[in-house]
Amino acid sequence: MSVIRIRNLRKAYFQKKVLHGIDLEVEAGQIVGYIGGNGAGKSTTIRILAGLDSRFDGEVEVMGFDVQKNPIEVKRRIGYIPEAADIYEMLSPREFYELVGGLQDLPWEITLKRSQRLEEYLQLSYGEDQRIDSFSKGMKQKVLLISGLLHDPDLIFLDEPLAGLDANSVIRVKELLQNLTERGKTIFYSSHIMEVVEKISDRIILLDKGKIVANGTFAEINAQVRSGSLENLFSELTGAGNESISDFDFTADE
Ligand SMILES: Nc1ncnc2c1ncn2[C@@H]1O[C@H](COP(=O)(O)OP(=O)(O)OP(=O)(O)O)[C@@H](O)[C@H]1O
Repeated sequence: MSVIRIRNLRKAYFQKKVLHGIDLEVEAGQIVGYIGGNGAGKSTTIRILAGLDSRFDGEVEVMGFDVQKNPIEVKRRIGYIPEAADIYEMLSPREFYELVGGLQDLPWEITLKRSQRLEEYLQLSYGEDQRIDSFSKGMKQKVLLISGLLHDPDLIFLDEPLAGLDANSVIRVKELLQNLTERGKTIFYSSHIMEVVEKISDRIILLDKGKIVANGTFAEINAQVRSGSLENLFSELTGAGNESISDFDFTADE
């Protein structure tokens, strides 16, 4: 079953065209890495899929619902973990989970149990009444991740989920994502670094300047790179083959 279906998606911010006709279908139970350089349009696509921006042309269906006509039905069924969200930092994590769980109509006991399990798994520990504003970037990222999973959504969108996490936490989050797909969930996440995603993604979609330029398994994409068709983009996304910057001098013309 397709959980995401996109037909000719075009998006502009005022005069600036950002997405130039995206076609995409994602089957349930996959981990999909949505990869592209800075400004390629990844966050824009994810915000549209999450029902947060209805100003676009084309057709976008998520879990069988048209996101423009039924954004609420979409939001009920998905989890959305943005790269950096305006989190209520005056609250403690527990208060924040209670707020988010309440918005999803979850009984408090369920919210508490799930958040405790996830905190333990992600090794997030803090003082009893500690507020989120005293947390590090990585700790806040974990709170966001946990709050986005509380209602056990079937489709989970993550925007740069590993940014700001230490090496051990990266491993934990990757394991968590794999564990979720083993339970039948679908994961769609963005990154601008290829190597972050290659090991866990069933499928990789490469986005370049608002267009999908490759879509397949890592092996399939690798073959295209070797044939030369994706070489430049690949080196940009992996950092491979970049010229040395040791000679760089920003005061050279003075
Ligand atoms: N609210 C906005 N108003 C105007 N332009 C925007 C807005 N949001 C994004 N853009 C522009 O749309 C383009 C795509 O941005 P987007 O954030 O989707 O890229 P991205 O692939 O997620 O990049 P990054 O990896 O840097 O997060 C960029 O040129 C950006 O400047």
